[in-house]
Amino acid sequence: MGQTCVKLRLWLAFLSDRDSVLQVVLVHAGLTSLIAHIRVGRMQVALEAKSTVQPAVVCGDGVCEEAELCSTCPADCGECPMTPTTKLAIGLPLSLLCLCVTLTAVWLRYQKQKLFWDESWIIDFDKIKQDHEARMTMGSIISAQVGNSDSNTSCVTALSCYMAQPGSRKTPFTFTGLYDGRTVAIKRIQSKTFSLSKTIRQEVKQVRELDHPNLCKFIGGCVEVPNVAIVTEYCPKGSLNDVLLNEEIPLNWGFRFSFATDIARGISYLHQHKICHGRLKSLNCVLDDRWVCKITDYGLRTYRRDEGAEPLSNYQQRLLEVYMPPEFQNSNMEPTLAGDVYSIILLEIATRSDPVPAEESNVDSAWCRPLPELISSKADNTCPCPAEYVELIRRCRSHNPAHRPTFEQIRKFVHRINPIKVSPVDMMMNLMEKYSKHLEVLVAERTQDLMHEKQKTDRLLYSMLPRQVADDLRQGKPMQAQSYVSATVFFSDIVGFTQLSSSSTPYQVVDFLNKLYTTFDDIIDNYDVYKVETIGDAYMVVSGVPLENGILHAAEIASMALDLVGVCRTFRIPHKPNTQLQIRAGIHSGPVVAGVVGTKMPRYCLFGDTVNTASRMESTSLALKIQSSCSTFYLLEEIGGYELQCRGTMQVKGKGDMVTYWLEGKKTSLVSKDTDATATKHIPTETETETETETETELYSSVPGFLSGGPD
Ligand SMILES: Nc1nc2c(ncn2[C@@H]2O[C@H](COP(=O)(O)OP(=O)(O)OP(=O)(O)O)[C@@H](O)[C@H]2O)c(=O)[nH]1
Ligand SMILES: [Mg+2]
Repeated sequence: MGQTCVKLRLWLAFLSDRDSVLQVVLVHAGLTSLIAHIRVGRMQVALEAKSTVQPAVVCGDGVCEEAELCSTCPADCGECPMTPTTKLAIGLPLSLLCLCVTLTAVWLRYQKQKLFWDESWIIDFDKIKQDHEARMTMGSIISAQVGNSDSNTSCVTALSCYMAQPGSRKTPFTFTGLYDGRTVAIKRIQSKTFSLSKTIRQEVKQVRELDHPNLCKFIGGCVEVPNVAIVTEYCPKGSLNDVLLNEEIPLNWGFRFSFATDIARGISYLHQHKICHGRLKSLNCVLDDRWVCKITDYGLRTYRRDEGAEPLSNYQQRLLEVYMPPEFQNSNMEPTLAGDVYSIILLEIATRSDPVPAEESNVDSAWCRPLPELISSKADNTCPCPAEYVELIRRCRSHNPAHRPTFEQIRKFVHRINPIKVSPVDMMMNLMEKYSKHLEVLVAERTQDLMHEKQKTDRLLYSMLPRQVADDLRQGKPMQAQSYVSATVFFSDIVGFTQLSSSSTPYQVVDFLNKLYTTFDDIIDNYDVYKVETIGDAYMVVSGVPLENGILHAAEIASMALDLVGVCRTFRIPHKPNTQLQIRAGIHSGPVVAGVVGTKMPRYCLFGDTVNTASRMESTSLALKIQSSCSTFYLLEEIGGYELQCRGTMQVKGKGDMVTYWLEGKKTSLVSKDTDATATKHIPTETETETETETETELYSSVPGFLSGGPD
């Protein structure tokens, strides 16, 4: 067993403590003799004890001792084998996870395959209906009419049998139709045979997987000859080419940068999906109703192979050449990422000019035109960063494809140089806000003008008709003749007017009458009267019509008549300053009927015997005298304050004998109205006011009595 005898000589120099414990560390394992050799003086004793020494248990020494277990010392004895439960607990979820991953992968693969074989995109051509509305909203039509008179404008309609004119300058517009409740663009493919090959399925699958705001969505396709077509999302604002060439559409640089960014985004997305457009041009960039630029006619190269297409027109051929990258000019290469030449669209955006140069210049010269000139030539507002913009075009147009930037770089560059980082919708909103504010100001100004004009016409109207009558007429209310129980009518006439007119020129007469009646008009403004009309030299005024005023009309007319006659004494005939103007006046009170007669030049007229009698009072009056009828006399007596003298009985034509009175003036005891022609509106004196308020109702009640029993 390999036992080892170890002698340990322990020298106990001093043993004083009985309970001392001596610890001995034995480094050898196995049977060991432990000899205690004790010497006290000359006495020596040796004690031997045999013991089996077990080695110390140390975890991590690389030996799995007996005392060690996999659970207590996995370092020496290794990991414990897993229990079945643990194995199950770990294994089950793991296997489930694996299963899921596998299933997902299988499902995805299945989906991909399903998408490949899926034919839900196939559209029955007959299910596409004609769309009349698109025709109205088509940007292309507008631009074509404005931009190119020789372009074909009769073509945008769904499924119409339109064919492009072979010699037309521009490409035909897209066909549109109504499918699934929305307007779609239909690209017809003139193919005599069509088979749904694997390549086409692959192409369709590829475009169906694309989804980007700057790509026109693929909706479906018609696969039955002769109606083979590709149906895509329709953008109503027309192509970028249409918009850029339409000078009626103002495009600030904010919009232009936004177009450039949209195109870069769309193509960049295509390139990420390993799709080269191959026919990138402004005609294949269309604008939706929010002015977002979208790329159309991408992918589906085999699908859109047009075997039966008409030969290209000269313009179309030149257009093709213009957009062709230099490395493609002399070879028939497959489209490449670098070949999606973008620069020409940037140029078009900057210059808003047709990409195809005029007939006389060749394509190459168009490509090589000095850029700064292009930028400043036709742009309706200047580019905010021309140098950077030109640099971008120059890099895009690099003849070496490797030197051209990627579309992602172009997008970032445009974004960086664009000082107006606002979306087209926001730009539109800002513009509209500006517009509406401008309109508001304009409307306010126009309203002000309108108000002024209205005031003018109102003034004119009110000077021709009583305000109430004019308002009623304006509102279209039928004008009914109205009767008034009591009113006073005044007539005046110029004595010797016929003779005066014969010795004056018509201009002098007009001038004289104008001056006289302007003076009269100023005076009557001070009274509650209404001027009915002037007939030649006659002047007719009424009070109590159209606004009734009890019996005060008699006083109003009397005071006014005194004023008018008074002013005549001082009035100077302009062309005969030494001739004394003399008027005859007559007044009469009684019932009248008032109304508007006629629809053309409507006039407010008074009817009734009162008018005739008043006229007779004037015609039988004397120069600078006011003859009053008996009825007015009674009213004036009732009102008081006027001096009247009986003239006597007069033979009045058609009326018989009438007692008449001269209205001499106002009683001096009463402070009455200011007789000054320039005086302002009549303000009743205290006495008058009192008289009015006290007696108005009483006096008014007496009117019917005088009307029936009057001397007239
Ligand atoms: N308004 C509007 N016009 C469109 C739309 N899609 C195409 N167009 C226009 O329709 C016209 C004819 O389009 P296409 O038949 O694709 O002809 P193209 O774009 O000149 O030529 P390729 O696409 O290269 O074959 C072009 O002027 C396009 O700008 C659309 O969604 N909306
Ligand atoms: Mg196109």
